[in-house]
Amino acid sequence: MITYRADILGVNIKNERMDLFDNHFGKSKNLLPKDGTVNYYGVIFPAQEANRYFNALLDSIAWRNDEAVIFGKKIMTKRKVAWYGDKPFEYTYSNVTKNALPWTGELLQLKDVIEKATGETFNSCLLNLYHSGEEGMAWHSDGEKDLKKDGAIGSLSFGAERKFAFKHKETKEVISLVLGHGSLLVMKDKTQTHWLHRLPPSKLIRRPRVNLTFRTIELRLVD
Ligand SMILES: O=C(O)CCC(=O)C(=O)O
Ligand SMILES: [Fe+2]
Repeated sequence: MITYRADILGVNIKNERMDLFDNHFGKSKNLLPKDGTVNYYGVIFPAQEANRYFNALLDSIAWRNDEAVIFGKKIMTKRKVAWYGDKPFEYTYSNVTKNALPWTGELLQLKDVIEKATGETFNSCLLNLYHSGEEGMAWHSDGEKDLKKDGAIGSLSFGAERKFAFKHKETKEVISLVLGHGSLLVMKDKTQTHWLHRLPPSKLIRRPRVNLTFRTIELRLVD
């Protein structure tokens, strides 16, 4: 069991209750200059609620080290992952096929919040647990063939604040931002076709972070 707690995260407790369903959740204008759409909604949960979700996710998600096959060699990542969905979808990435687990209560609540915030729908969620800033994710795009083409991906972050960056595949232009505790970022339209994204490692960050990317998988059921 993982025993990190939000109260050791040093996150500031804000008292104001954000009015989540007014004001479009404070959706930003498009952060990308062209070839895709990325909206940062900022922190959408009051800190105490974000802390509660962070702790609940650490405890209740079936975290596992990720397997990947790189140059035919099986490796295990330090980062932990989990995969949930409406149905036991099969999902392949890094050459390894996984099956989605049934939604937990917290995941369904979070899915509902971001569906209302964005006006999109999602049927699955990939979760990542980075134990510290030493763990990150290299440049990639989420263009797996099982994903709905140009579908929205809703990314919720809890725990340590981390930098996140986009790089245009041709011009190499880089756009970066910081993803806050309890924040929502949405990538959609042609973003995955034209831009890479990454979570850079940082030796300065000692605290864990949980990221949830809500996605739409085109149906492929396991028998
Ligand atoms: O941790 C993040 O913010 C991003 C994770 C990501 O890009 C992915 O799971 O595809
Ligand atoms: Fe990604």
